[in-house]
Amino acid sequence: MDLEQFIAIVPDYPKPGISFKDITPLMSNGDAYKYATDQIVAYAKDKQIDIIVGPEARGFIIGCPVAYSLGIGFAPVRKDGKLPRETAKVSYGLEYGSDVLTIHKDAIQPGQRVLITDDLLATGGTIEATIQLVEQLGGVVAGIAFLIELTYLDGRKKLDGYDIMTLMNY
Ligand SMILES: O=P(O)(O)OC[C@H]1O[C@H](OP(=O)(O)OP(=O)(O)O)[C@H](O)[C@@H]1O
Ligand SMILES: Nc1ncnc2[nH]cnc12
Repeated sequence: MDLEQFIAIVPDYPKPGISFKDITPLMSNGDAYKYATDQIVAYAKDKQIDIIVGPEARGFIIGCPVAYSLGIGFAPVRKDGKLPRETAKVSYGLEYGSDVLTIHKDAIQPGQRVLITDDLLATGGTIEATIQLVEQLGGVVAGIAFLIELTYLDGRKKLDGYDIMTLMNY
């Protein structure tokens, strides 16, 4: 399936110069959302994944149906102040800002194999921070899956040595 037809490209959002890739048309088409989910499930199948981890908010949209399909759990990474119990924290930079990401300290057991999911790889700051959180808790990052990679931002440089899959490249 050609998934790119379900990505709306919005120039100069949320700031001048940013070409925003809107995944909501893909999510609202049942066949496209299922196809994208199934591609990530197939990638994960032979990796003995114990748990999926995804950053707020679009990482949840990608990761939760994959976790359901694999019959495993999902642990949310959230912006600071959103998780109610003890958290690990990392600060990170974005294509259009900076923030702090957190995860509950008991979300991952040492040695668990983790698949990280998100909608889009831009500068790589979000996923670099998510990797740091998983590894702080003793998790093993066995794979990272994105719908979209913005190759012109070279985010992969920050993720050297990790196993990465992407469904669309811009
Ligand atoms: O590779 P990076 O430069 O880190 O950028 C990619 C991240 O930016 C977006 O999330 P955003 O922080 O805008 O949050 P949202 O999903 O809640 O909209 C996107 O969903 C990725 O998580
Ligand atoms: N260009 C972009 N489009 C959509 N989400 C993003 N997150 C960071 N950069 C983005």
